[in-house]
Amino acid sequence: MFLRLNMAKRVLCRLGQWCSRVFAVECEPNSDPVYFGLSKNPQASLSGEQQTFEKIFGGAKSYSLHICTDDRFQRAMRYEDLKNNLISALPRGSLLDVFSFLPDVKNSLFRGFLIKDAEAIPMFHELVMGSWVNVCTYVQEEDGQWWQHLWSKSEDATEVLVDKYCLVPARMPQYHPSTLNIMGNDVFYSFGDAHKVMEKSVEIIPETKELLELVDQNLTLKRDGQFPVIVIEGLDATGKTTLTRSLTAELSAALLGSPPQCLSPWRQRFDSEPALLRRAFYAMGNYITASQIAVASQHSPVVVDRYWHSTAAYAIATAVAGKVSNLPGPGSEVYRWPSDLLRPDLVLLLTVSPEERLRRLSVRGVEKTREEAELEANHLFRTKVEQAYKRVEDPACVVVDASPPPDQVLQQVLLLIRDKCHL
Ligand SMILES: Nc1ncnc2c1ncn2[C@@H]1O[C@H](COP(=O)(O)OP(=O)(O)OP(=O)(O)O)[C@@H](O)[C@H]1O
Ligand SMILES: Nc1ccn([C@@H]2O[C@H](COP(=O)(O)O)[C@@H](O)[C@H]2O)c(=O)n1
Repeated sequence: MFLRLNMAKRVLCRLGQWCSRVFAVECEPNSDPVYFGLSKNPQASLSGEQQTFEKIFGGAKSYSLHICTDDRFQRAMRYEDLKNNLISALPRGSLLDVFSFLPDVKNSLFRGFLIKDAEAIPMFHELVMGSWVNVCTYVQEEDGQWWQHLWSKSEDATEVLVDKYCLVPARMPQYHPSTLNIMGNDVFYSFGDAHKVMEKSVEIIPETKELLELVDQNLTLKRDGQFPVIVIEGLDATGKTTLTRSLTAELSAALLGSPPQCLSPWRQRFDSEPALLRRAFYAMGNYITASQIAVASQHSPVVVDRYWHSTAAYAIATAVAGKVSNLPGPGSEVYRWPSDLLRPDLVLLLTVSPEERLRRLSVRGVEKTREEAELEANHLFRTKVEQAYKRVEDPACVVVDASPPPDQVLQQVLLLIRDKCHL
């Protein structure tokens, strides 16, 4: 028995600070999560607090699974795997997002799931035996208090209860927990960091090797060109393609885009990978486009269809759970421009009403990426993307009302360009 617990305790030490962690259960996308902390001893609590726990953990058994590894690559891969397994095995509505974190401590977030009202969960034994997920069950004792039971692996490879903690209410932190890991997991602020993730991804996508060779052979990060560089941004179907084409003709400019054409063979593959890889792919795309801009802007003005604003805005909006107000506020470091990425002279954000965007989407009717399909269905997500666009800094974007007919939008944009870029 001593040996069994000893091993389990070692597991606990490796997790460190478990007891100082705060947990956030996302019950509804449009309301604040329920926060709770852990205590070794029962604490006097208000009946309302116990009722909240009852609402979340009551019914049949509840389980929580938390991916606990500091390795961002492992964390991303394991999380996606677990999510896909749980979604395919459990009834709809029984799975909630749970965040475990150290309040306001960057990179302390472990994402996980709460499985409500289930007698048993798929893979319980395998999950407990693994070293990368913390499996907890929730139990109400006779005095009415709710406890978290933490399970681990014993010497003889059976599940053992290693510790139990009383649930106590916790204060809402200043920053929503889903914002804590954005930098370096969802958004990359240097070529080197995105490159590191791409190098790791060769292990699971061998074709990435060719992509890296292409990048390593062709990249110039210095901008020598004197001609202006104008980026056109916006949600899908806001009119970027239409405008960039007419603008290019009007200014006798070069037309580029991010991700660049040369990444097309890999795009679909990366779109179906976990966020860490997908975002590193688009970040890499910006550096290749930057290299193309550096060359093209020596000869003519350059118009760019999507660039860094898109990469950052979609990544931040996807990473941040729940309400629009959960986004990091204006001025947050998550919106800063990577210091080694070529800066354009002007970034224009095309906006149209949701109704007009849907009308344009239906007229066009082409194949959608998963993220675009989500955008269409999800007003909350769309609002978060647009807000994140507007918060990216240095250069910030200039908002353009793109609802008038194409030639009027073009004239409006030409005026802006003449004013800001002296063309
Ligand atoms: N100013 C406009 N008024 C009315 N319709 C427009 C306007 N601009 C573009 N459209 C139409 O809206 C649809 C979407 O336009 P477009 O392809 O230019 O958008 P986009 O922003 O490039 O989309 P995506 O990012 O998904 O490629 C097209 O059918 C286009 O003809
Ligand atoms: N610079 C970019 C460009 C695009 N993305 C991602 O691609 C999707 C939209 O691109 P479309 O070509 O279909 O308009 C969207 O999901 C973005 O996440 C990006 O990240 N960075």
